[in-house]
Amino acid sequence: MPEVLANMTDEILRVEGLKTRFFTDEGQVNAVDGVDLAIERGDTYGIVGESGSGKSVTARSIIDLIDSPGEITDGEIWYRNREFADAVADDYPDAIDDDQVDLLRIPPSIRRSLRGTHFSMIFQDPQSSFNPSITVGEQIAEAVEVQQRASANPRSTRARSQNYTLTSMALGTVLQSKRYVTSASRERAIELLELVGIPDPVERADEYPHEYSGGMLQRAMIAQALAGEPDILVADEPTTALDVTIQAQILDLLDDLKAETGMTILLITHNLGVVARMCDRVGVMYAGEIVERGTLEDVFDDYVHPYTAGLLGSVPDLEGAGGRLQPISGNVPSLLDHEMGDRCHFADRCPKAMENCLNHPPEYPTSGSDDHAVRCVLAETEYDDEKALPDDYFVGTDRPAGDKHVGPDDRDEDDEERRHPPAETTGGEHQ
Ligand SMILES: Nc1ncnc2c1ncn2[C@@H]1O[C@H](COP(=O)(O)OP(=O)(O)OP(=O)(O)O)[C@@H](O)[C@H]1O
Ligand code: NI
Repeated sequence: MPEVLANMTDEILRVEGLKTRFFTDEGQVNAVDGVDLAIERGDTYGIVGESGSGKSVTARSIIDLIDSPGEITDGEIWYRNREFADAVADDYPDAIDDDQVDLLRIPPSIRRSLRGTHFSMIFQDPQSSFNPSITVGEQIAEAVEVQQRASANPRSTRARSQNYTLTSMALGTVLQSKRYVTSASRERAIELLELVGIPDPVERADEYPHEYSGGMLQRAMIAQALAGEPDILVADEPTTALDVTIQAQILDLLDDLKAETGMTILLITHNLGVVARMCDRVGVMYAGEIVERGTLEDVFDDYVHPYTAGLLGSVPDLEGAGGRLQPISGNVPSLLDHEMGDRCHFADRCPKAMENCLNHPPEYPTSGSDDHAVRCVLAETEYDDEKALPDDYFVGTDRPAGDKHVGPDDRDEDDEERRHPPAETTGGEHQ
């Protein structure tokens, strides 16, 4: 019996075979190409990788924030929540496995109802989460109200979802003319501001976003994300734009909040120092795939994939104190379907590429921990010099790296460069 207990896991989220594509004028972009990951309740799970590897699209797929021309084309996203599973079981029995719900087998309207209440997301740029013409306190109070209205009728997930969807749709327009609806929600907003370490929260609640510093607004965004008491907080590069000291404070805050609320965090970053500091488990992403995953120890100490080795080599200092980088040479590959080929996507940059890397590798278990898996033939074959691909094997087949974030989502390029350093500086730019 104890053995059984020891093997019991409490996976709050399990993603299997997730594929997300963007159908652009240039072709089909395989931004997420068969991602598997499992997140334990109360853990922080890190997804790390160079710019353009598919981290954000993975996170956005999980919380259903993929817009046209993007589409989730395959996979399962199992979310464990007994109450939610019971609520949808009658209408969508195929989507249920005991206390888990496959979010891709319930209608989008119900999926969306989970946002804010079960899943929340924070971003690199807090400005994007706030309306500049409404006070911070008022906006957080509104998030509190949305949550309260959503849970007012806990018996009906359908009512709950419609409530929330309508409310969130109305946010932009209705809110303008509305003051705090109840003093209770205002009080809760102030409590939340205090919880995230905003000094003088009563006064600051009445200030507008532009009156906040970057770090303070980041805290306010976290307060807003916590208003719905989410099970899972998805944090996409939450500290990348901040200076080192503030970055450390925000990471500490997230850790404290996690301990206090028991929430689970999915943390997206290109910075292995942040992963080392925050995460229990980690998935290393490359070209739309998780190429190595496991516990922090698996990935940092017992890594198998040369890409992981390369990333670790490009970490100047795990505490983020700066220093010289050893970049992985070469460019991140195009994710255009017709350019990807059926080989290991890292082979052209890999110092250990062999003939068998010309076949696309499956995910192999390793000889180490049960959690440790690697998409690399080195998990089961020793490197053999005799079979090495010649150095110039891929010369002339290099693909352009500058094709990320194409399409309607196009952002200002300089800005993009600043926020998302190119591959050569991965891991250290923002230290
Ligand atoms: N709206 C879009 N339209 C078309 N392609 C997109 C879109 N958004 C993302 N992509 C594609 O998906 C790929 C993965 O993008 P994603 O934003 O997930 O990368 P990332 O790992 O988060 O990188 P970064 O560190 O720069 O944020 C990109 O290289 C791009 O080709
Ligand atoms: Ni991203």
